[in-house]
Amino acid sequence: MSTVVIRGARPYGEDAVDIEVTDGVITAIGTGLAIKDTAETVDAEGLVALPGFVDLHTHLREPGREDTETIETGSRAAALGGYTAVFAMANTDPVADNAVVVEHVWRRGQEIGLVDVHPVGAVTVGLKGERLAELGTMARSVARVRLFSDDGLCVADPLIMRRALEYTKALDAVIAQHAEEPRLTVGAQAHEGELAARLGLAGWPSVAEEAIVARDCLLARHVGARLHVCHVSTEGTAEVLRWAKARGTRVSAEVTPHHLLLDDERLNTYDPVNKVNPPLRTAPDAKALRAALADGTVDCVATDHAPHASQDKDCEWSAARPGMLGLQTALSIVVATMVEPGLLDWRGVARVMSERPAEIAGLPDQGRPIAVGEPATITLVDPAARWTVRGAELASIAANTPYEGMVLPGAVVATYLRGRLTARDGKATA
Ligand SMILES: NC(=O)N[C@@H](CC(=O)O)C(=O)O
Ligand SMILES: [Zn+2]
Ligand SMILES: [Zn+2]
Repeated sequence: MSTVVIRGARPYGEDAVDIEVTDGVITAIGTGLAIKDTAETVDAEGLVALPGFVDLHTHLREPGREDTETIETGSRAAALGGYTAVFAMANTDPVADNAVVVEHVWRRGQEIGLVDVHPVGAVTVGLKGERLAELGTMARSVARVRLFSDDGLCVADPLIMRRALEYTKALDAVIAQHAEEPRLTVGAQAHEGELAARLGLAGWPSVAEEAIVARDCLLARHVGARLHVCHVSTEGTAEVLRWAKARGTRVSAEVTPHHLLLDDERLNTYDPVNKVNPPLRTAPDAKALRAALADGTVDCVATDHAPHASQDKDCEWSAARPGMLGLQTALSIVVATMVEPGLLDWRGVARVMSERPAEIAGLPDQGRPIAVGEPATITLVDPAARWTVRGAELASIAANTPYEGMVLPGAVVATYLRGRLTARDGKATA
């Protein structure tokens, strides 16, 4: 038996307690716990204890682009960001559209052991949007896939989407849709608006997202299936979600940290680090997304961590790939956009970073309360810390962070996965 006592932590930002952990499970919580001489103690005075974070949307580039991220480097970035489970998107090379690839990703994640890496299965073969992948085989594999997505691309054909919803309903799984009507975004480079027009960049209109979200909400309700909307980026999408939820549609949604904080003013720099899909929208969109996250219209935060090689980012805007790093900065951006302005308290942070994503993905041992008998899957946060983002110092191989040089509030001090320390003071433990 190994016992660790985390001393003086504040669960959900509330009163300080000692948390005793034995063999991966929380065995006692209280003030002035009697400490066995065999126990190791960890000083957590002033730190907020939250359930480990769950990211429904991560791009690890293995297999295929191990020059930008591997399951190992991405696991380190995740642990350092306070995450204890991540969902690795299927747009790898080869695509995760079969049991062999998803089992590889799952096994490799378990071997590294820093974070539970759950592979997302592709909806269609090769992400081509034409034929359904073998969803059932992936669901029954060792990886037990329950989240399917063609992310990077939209399942645009309504008949394919309907069939996919029917299958996932039977499998008790969920489709995560990258909502982008491709006919409305041909050649798109930036949010369709004043700035893109002035800069001569082809526009990606909000309606291309909103039209697919509305269609999919209607389809999901018709089928009685669940739908998850990836990276919600517009005020109009929040309105559609509010309407769909009010009429009982089984829909959930995520917002990225960058869509909460950044807006298309960033285009003025012409720096492709700001190129992302969906694009950075307007400041009023970002404000509406913060309100939608606060009131639960948008369920959770997901990073859409998207590492890219420098040659794919340090080039002209139109040639650059879309995507930005997110795992190690997510908590701080949520603190800056939601906690500091008073839109969420720490209970709310636990809800949007851990509890809701765990529920959406159906993970039974993540997003659990900090309580006796529960797994010791815990993230300790220093709410008073300030740190400067340096892409080169992040654990990812790629360095494409839009927050370079920014001083951000709040820092992850330690992460525990089932009682095992996976990150401490900026160092992952493997
Ligand atoms: N978000 C991005 O801009 N890029 C993602 C794909 C995606 O999430 O659509 C990627 O894989 O790089
Ligand atoms: Zn996407
Ligand atoms: Zn993505």
